[in-house]
Amino acid sequence: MKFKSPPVNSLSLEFLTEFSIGLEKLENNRACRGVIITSAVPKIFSSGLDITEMCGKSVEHYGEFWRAVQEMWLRLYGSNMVTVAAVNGSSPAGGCLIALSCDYRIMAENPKFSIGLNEAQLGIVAPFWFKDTFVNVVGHRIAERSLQLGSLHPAPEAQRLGLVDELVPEEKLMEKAAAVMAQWLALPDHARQLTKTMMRKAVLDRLVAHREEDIKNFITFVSKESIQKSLRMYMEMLKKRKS
Ligand SMILES: CCCCCCCCCCC/C=C/C(=O)SCCNC(=O)CCNC(=O)[C@H](O)C(C)(C)COP(=O)(O)OP(=O)(O)OC[C@H]1O[C@@H](n2cnc3c(N)ncnc32)[C@H](O)[C@@H]1OP(=O)(O)O
Repeated sequence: MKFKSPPVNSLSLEFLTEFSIGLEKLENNRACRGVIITSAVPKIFSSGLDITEMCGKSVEHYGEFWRAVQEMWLRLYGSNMVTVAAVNGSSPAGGCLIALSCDYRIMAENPKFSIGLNEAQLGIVAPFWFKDTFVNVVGHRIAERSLQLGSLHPAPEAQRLGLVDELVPEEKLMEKAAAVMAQWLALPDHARQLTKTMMRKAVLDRLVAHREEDIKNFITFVSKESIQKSLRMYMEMLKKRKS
């Protein structure tokens, strides 16, 4: 799957819905045993959740948007397929969540590309299931420090922390992703799938059990004037940085 929503592959309601439907179709296709996720937008894997979806909208819209974010994660993290992220650009916040939800992460070895859960820098808080996914990849201590500081890690640092599994030159990224996919697909599906479920079930079940409460929390949080102000200021900063 190649993300192609310029300029930055931000995860809008439309993008998330299309991504989830795409995953569902592949999941239901018995001929498809694995998926490599990458980007067709130069230098950007995904800029994370579309901030405009969280600014100045109705309570109903926030609810619909958050359900779509949850749905995407439940499908990807809970997928029976082998999932490989070929991270060919920067990948903050929700973009990082997508990579973390895959079975294996390969990143282009460009120190200008960074990845991490930087929510704290926006004055917002990564929800518990973003945190759980992060902890399951890098461990508690690294996740705690990185989350509190809202760190975006340049590719070499991300590899040192275990946030990505390996770095390769950008031109070799897809070749490497295909080789990793072949290695994982060489195992019998049922054994690999049951193992994956065993490792991920508790974290998936936690969101499923608290899904409606999580939506309510999101709506309450994002509707606060202080949070709206932080998000507006962040968007202004992005625009100013450009000019
Ligand atoms: C008590 C607990 C309760 C918990 C309840 C839940 C709380 C809420 C949790 C929400 C979790 C949020 C997750 C997220 O994903 S938030 C998004 C975080 N993303 C970022 O911080 C990335 C921001 N973008 C960038 O840093 C750069 O754009 C990037 C490095 C990705 C690319 O840089 P580049 O220079 O190539 O491009 P520009 O900066 O010029 O951007 C081009 C245009 O795109 C707009 N843009 C960028 N990112 C976003 C985005 N995420 N959403 C919307 N729009 C975005 C940018 O403004 C430019 O627009 P213009 O061309 O119009 O200026």
